Amino acid sequence: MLALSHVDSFYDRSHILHDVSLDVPDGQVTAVLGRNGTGKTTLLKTLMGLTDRMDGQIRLGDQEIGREPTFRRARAGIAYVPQGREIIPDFTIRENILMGSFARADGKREIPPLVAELFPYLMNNLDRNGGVLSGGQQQQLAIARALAANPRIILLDEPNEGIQPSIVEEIEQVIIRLNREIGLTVILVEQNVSFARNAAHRFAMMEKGRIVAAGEISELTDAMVHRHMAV
Ligand SMILES: Nc1ncnc2c1ncn2[C@@H]1O[C@H](COP(=O)(O)OP(=O)(O)OP(=O)(O)O)[C@@H](O)[C@H]1O
Repeated sequence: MLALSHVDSFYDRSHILHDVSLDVPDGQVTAVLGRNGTGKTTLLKTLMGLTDRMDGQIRLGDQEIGREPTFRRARAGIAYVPQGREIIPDFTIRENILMGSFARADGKREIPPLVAELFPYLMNNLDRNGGVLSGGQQQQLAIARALAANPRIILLDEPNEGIQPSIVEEIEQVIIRLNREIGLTVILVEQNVSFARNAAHRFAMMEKGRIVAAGEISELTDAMVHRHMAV
């Protein structure tokens, strides 16, 4: 279990997350929903220790990680696929994937067999530069880089944003397989409610830096979606 308890988070003097408490059960997909600018990305960054400051507790199993530096959280098994992918365009596909392996606790520097299985195109083009890939392929690369860390938990920030519709379904299938077949715990920031309903076991709805509703995905009503997500 990953659990946030009374978490506040800040960029410099901007107070973004307010009293966020959330339980993320092992082996489940938790969708984080809400309008633009409500703090969904900040929630993921806070889990990785990438905001300027936080108060409150973050527990991973029996370990308190809320004061740990980012690399220790990565070694503890949390991998992050940021919004916009953030791959390195001048690095090859191989180099981009292997960057993730530096977070492995066991020191292995390899491309895991799972990456080869999920992303044959990447494996057949390991020496090409990341920058020549399409948006959807770059998203696959960012997921592959996260998997190279051999994580227990993967944080995905709007993985389908800016991706051509033909690839969206492929990415969605990968996310579902990572959970259902590999057993990864997933936190998914998502604007597409129907995909969230398909993929997730649980949801957390955010508004103005707070969680305003959370529970089983079956409890996510259309009225809630309308109230907290309609623009
Ligand atoms: N580095 C930063 N410094 C100061 N404020 C920031 C920073 N990054 C984000 N914010 C502010 O924090 C608030 C929450 O932003 P965040 O990106 O977490 O929201 P979001 O729900 O993920 O939105 P989106 O869907 O647009 O990514 C916004 O008001 C934003 O302007």
